[in-house]
Amino acid sequence: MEALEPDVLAALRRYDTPTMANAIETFDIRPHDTGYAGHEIRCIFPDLPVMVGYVATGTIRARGDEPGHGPDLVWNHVRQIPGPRVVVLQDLDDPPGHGAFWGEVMATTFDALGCEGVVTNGCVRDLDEAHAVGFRFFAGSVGVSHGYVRAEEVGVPVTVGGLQVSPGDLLHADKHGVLLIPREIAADLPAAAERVIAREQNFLGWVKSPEFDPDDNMIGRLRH
Ligand SMILES: O=C([O-])CC(=O)C(=O)O
Ligand SMILES: [Mg+2]
Repeated sequence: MEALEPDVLAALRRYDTPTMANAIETFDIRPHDTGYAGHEIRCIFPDLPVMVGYVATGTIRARGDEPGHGPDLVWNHVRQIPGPRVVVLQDLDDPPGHGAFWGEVMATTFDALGCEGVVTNGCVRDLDEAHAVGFRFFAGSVGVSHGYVRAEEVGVPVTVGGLQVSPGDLLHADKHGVLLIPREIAADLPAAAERVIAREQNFLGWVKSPEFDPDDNMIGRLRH
């Protein structure tokens, strides 16, 4: 799939993720209760800037001393994806999060490979060091050990927090969570976001004004 113009990505970065979610709804191209990861995927560094990037995928496990691949399998895969990149790793352990693939070493290395962060249902560690790198962690848990962590597959569709993604998909994420951007409307989203913001601010301007009157068609004003 072809990468979008860099100025489209730059424009998407100017909005927070809930505004992007509202903007997507205005196109009515997917159910409004889909297209985002569940709240079990937490933003570990809420102060870091919005993350926007193309998805590289993989699966991992950390329980049991079983054969598997090193991180080089994932390093090689991410380099096939156009930048900026976001790694989405599904932890297949049951329950997931028993051992961390992500810590200081991986955050620093994947940052050097042009990745902005990771979205995983697994666990992460070395929080201070990863934060200093500016590498975003969206994870199911934080843990102390990497256990027997190993990569299983890369470049396959994965599901994290109930959200299924494939390599090359576009993600937008911030302190609120992780959102899948439909690529076919990506270039139209900044204008849609401006319309959403204008409508909300118009309503809020009235709510905060001396003209505010709860008997004056509140719901109609909110929707128009
Ligand atoms: O050791 C690991 O697999 C994860 C980790 O702590 C690091 O990347 O620094
Ligand atoms: Mg470490």
